[in-house]
Amino acid sequence: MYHYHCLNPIAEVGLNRFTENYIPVKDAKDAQAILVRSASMHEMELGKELLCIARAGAGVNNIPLDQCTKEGVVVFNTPGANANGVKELVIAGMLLASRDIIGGVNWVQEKEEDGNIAKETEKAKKAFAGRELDGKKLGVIGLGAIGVLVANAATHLGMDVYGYDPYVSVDAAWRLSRSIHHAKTLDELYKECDYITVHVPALESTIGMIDKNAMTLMKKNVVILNFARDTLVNEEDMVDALLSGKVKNYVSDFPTPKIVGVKGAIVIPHLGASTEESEDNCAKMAVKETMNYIENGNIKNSVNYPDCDMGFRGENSRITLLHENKPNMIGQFSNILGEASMNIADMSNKGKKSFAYTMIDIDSEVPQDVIDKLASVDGVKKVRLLT
Ligand SMILES: NC(=O)C1=CN([C@@H]2O[C@H](COP(=O)(O)OP(=O)(O)OC[C@H]3O[C@@H](n4cnc5c(N)ncnc54)[C@H](O)[C@@H]3O)[C@@H](O)[C@H]2O)C=CC1
Ligand SMILES: O=C(O)C(=O)COP(=O)(O)O
Repeated sequence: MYHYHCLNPIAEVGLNRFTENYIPVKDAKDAQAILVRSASMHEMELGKELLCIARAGAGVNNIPLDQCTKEGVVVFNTPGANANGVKELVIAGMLLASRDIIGGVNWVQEKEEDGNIAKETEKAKKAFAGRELDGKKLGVIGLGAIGVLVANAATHLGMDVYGYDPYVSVDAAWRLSRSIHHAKTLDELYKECDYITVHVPALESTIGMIDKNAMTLMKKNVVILNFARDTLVNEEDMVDALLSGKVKNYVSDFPTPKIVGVKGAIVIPHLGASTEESEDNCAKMAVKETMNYIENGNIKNSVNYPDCDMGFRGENSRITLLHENKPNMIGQFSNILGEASMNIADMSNKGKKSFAYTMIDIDSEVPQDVIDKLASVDGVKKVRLLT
């Protein structure tokens, strides 16, 4: 039996894919697998049994990644599973910033009791007039799962799109419409665009990237959209830019005390991925990754350990080792197995930065003392025997 715990509500359609071998537990400390959306895990103590955390979503800044890696806990996310949900809300965000839909609807609501509403509308509507997206320039920073969808969709709205991503994957580059201009620098994108949308993860290198210096380079009346993370934008600088009129609107999916209520800020309560479809997709993928890791040891879509897949375990005993990526680890593992007269039927080893993962199929039973010896090798973080 395996124990899992959900730190946030996870869509039923995903949880229903757990077989009867998986039982939900009340306390995260008793779980081998944790499923989470945006709940912060930074202050949490990780349980001794914990094997993996599946983030049903993209951003993993709520998870203590370094600690997980050191403790041999594999962290998964669900790449692309909520990208369409976010794309659609970004398009809505651009429209909300271009047409005063919110102001207009609020005005109508206030006139609920007004018998003259039809007549008054025709006089009042000029206060809510806007501009069109067609022909405007959109800059997309970060061309991953979401950025590519936003960029491509915007071309269909008649926008002239500039994309910036120095680390773009080959896969994403293939999906990108050929009509999108390749911005080689952020400065170029900042200077050209009427709308700028950010779709990068919150990393040391990206936190605070939209600051006074960046906004100084932008056009007056620019619209900035942030459906990635609040920390990417220096909010004090943003408040100044909104109040001075440099930035026309800041559309953000992240309410914070500094930005809520500031003139020109259109703030949404983190709804990017809150659609039935995205929630279902994320939950299904998170559960699949969890079961595949727990039962077969396969790693797919991990953010802290390398992907490594040896298929279904079948009849063999499978040993999996999470370890530091340094010389002679495999040599030591095979010596221990050789000394115990164990025959390696199949094996795979993959590295990711300072850490690595080794899977070894053995065509006989593996005694506990062999596992203990493997676990005592310097640099090994976690050993599992799957039988
Ligand atoms: N509002 C919401 O509900 C949601 C927000 N997000 C946020 O959006 C972010 C992006 O999501 P996805 O597109 O799914 O992730 P992704 O991993 O597919 O794409 C991220 C892209 O950013 C690029 N990148 C990294 N550093 C960069 C830099 N300094 N400059 C330019 N590009 C850079 C990467 O090369 C990659 O192509 C997530 O990390 C998350 O924080 C994601 C899903 C839902
Ligand atoms: O996937 C992400 O990065 C998101 O921001 C979505 O968060 P959520 O799952 O809606 O709490």
